[in-house]
Amino acid sequence: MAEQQRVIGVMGGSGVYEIDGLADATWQEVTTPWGDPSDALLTGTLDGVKMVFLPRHGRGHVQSPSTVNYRANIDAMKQTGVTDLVSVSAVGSFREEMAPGDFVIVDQFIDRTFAREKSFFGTGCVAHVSVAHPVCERLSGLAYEAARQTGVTVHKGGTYLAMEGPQFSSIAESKMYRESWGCDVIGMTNMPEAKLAREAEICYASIAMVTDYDSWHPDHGAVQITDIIATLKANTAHAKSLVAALPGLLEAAYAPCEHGCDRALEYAIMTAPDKRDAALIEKLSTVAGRVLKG
Ligand SMILES: CSC[C@H]1O[C@H](OP(=O)(O)O)[C@H](O)[C@@H]1O
Ligand SMILES: Nc1ncnc2[nH]cnc12
Repeated sequence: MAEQQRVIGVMGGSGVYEIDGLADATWQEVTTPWGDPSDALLTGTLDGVKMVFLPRHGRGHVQSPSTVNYRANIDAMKQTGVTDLVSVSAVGSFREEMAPGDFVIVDQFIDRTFAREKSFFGTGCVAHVSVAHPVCERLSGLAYEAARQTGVTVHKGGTYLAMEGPQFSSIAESKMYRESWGCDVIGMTNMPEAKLAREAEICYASIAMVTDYDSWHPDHGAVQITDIIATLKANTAHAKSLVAALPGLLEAAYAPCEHGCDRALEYAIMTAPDKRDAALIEKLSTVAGRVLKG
């Protein structure tokens, strides 16, 4: 039997609509039972490792944080064989020391989103996975190393507040997230993406690129989209070289995740086999086929 290979997925956020240097790069349309992904997926190889890139908002930034089809995006990544998914996202910062231009390797989330599909499972096939540790520690460590190699200032660990948007926070919200809730950064997309990656048994890491101080900072005024875009433009080269460093840090041959991300569904499904809904089981064939088959 052919040895399973590692496939690195990259979910490009605001300002990251392509990656460079892929050999045999091809934009590939992928269909899913959950609807259309945000765009075609760019597949190719880098340093002998298969890479799959998807711009989260689509090329030209078509999808808002609330209309991104997170389930289709993760299913499409899984279909193309992605084992390790790295998200690159723009965020506001709640910490003086996490300054615009810095990168943060996120390790916790508070999910305040409410207008999105958050699970592949539901009536007819109920499952409960753990997201106590919502990112893969191993992949996050490699993402940290890749960021360090680019020379950017990078912070290891941080709590990401996922808000619905699309409007930015009020000053009162911004202060509450920072002072009472202990959050470090804020964005609109990493949830439910990280939860769905866990359900799909894909290792997930989040690289947050700080673009602003949200609205709390007395010396910086309220966040403006023009400032965000300017910081993103200045950061795109760092983001791209970070992505390019990943294949050199990951072993090409697949090994089971030491934190169990790739076995998250092992005991998660509650619905008795004879009570399962056939249509839902069919939809789940890509993300949960490993545990539903046989
Ligand atoms: C462009 S500012 C707000 C926008 O940027 C972030 O997107 P992403 O996480 O995909 O980089 C943020 O979550 C908002 O969607
Ligand atoms: N301040 C902010 N709030 C939410 N999402 C963001 N993305 C970049 N900056 C942000």
